[in-house]
Amino acid sequence: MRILVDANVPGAEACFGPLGELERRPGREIDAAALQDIDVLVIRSITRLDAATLDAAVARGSRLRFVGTCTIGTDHVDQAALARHGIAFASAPGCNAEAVVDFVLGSLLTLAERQGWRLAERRVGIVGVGNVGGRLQARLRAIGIACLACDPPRAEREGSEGFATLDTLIDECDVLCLHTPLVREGPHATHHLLDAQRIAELAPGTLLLNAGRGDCVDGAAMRQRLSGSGDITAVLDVWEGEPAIDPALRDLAAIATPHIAGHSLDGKLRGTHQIYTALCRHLGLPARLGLDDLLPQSPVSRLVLEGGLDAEETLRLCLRAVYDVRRDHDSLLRESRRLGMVAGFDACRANYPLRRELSTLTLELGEAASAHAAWLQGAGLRLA
Ligand SMILES: NC(=O)C1=CN([C@@H]2O[C@H](COP(=O)(O)OP(=O)(O)OC[C@H]3O[C@@H](n4cnc5c(N)ncnc54)[C@H](O)[C@@H]3O)[C@@H](O)[C@H]2O)C=CC1
Ligand SMILES: O=C(O)C(=O)[C@H](O)COP(=O)(O)O
Repeated sequence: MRILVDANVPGAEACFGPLGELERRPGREIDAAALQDIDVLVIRSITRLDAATLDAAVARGSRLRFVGTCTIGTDHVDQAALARHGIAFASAPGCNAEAVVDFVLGSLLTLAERQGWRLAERRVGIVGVGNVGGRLQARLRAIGIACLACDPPRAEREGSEGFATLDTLIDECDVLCLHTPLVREGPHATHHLLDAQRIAELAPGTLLLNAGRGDCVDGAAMRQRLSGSGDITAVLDVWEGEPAIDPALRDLAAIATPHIAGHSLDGKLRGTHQIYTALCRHLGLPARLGLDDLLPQSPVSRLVLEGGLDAEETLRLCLRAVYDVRRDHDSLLRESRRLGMVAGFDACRANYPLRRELSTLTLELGEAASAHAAWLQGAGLRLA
């Protein structure tokens, strides 16, 4: 059995090596020709598997029988076309959701420090309350931050209590966090969910964070709003036209990162492992390898905090001990200016440094810091 795996899938040798002959290829180079003698394909979000690619691969006699994407999002895969050709499909729901929440909290606390405000003073609107948005809501509520949630598909299924409309969030929230999938059609389409009109309606002082999909926000309208009065703040991890993103928008975003919100090693390996177990199930084989067999020891696993910092300062410090979002912003600016946008964007992702999740850190609190114990646990920290 021949297994083709995107070059940026960690843990592939350990997971897929025992199941067949492994071949690696950069995700953007996986096309119909590459699928010629392949039985199993393991990808991430940058490989577009549309109907034309799949039809062409099948016309060339491809033996492809299983496709797995080690990501949460599935908009890069035409699942109907896969089904039409009898090719099984698996994705990795929730795999990197905690990493995205770390990215969101790290970004908010970084901007709070830079702009001189406190998270506790802000009301956060979460658009898309699934694996990512739901975890974000839980962690924010546990530390007493007021949240409004917008998720019309869930409101339709579960009843409207606990949900608000997007327009209410725009009217009433200081921070808007987008965690929606890219859906191009239907009653809950998210393409340009934040269109020119909604972007114009954002109140001065609003902070907009998009870690869902780039096409959910009208990039040209966002650039116009940011370059006009400059009275709102944007944190953008995802972009229209990735990796050829708009350099003007990159420069206007307070935090600009190359689609890495979910790129913790834990999140990536969880994604690989979820696809490994799905493939084993598909093949009728036992999944012998556990996720813990893949995860290495964290370089920073324990911090001792004696006191003297307030709760938000403590959380910022702990987040930065495992992951500093400013590093990814700096690296996108530096590499995209040095290598050009497309090569620079992809270089940041291909050479992504080791990053662990907040939950891998255990915090020991001295007596002076113990008042923050419950708050810090709510924020996602493990206490000794
Ligand atoms: N930047 C990054 O590195 C990452 C980005 N993502 C993106 O984030 C998206 C969300 O991830 P999860 O929460 O795990 O997915 P999920 O499927 O668990 O949740 C998505 C939620 O969005 C809701 N939704 C759908 N249409 C909506 C609309 N029109 N308005 C408001 N809500 C709507 C759904 O009902 C669902 O509850 C993924 O589809 C993926 O595109 C995911 C992981 C990492
Ligand atoms: O899981 C998803 O969905 C994501 O957006 C991924 O975290 C993105 O990772 P890459 O596919 O860009 O490596």
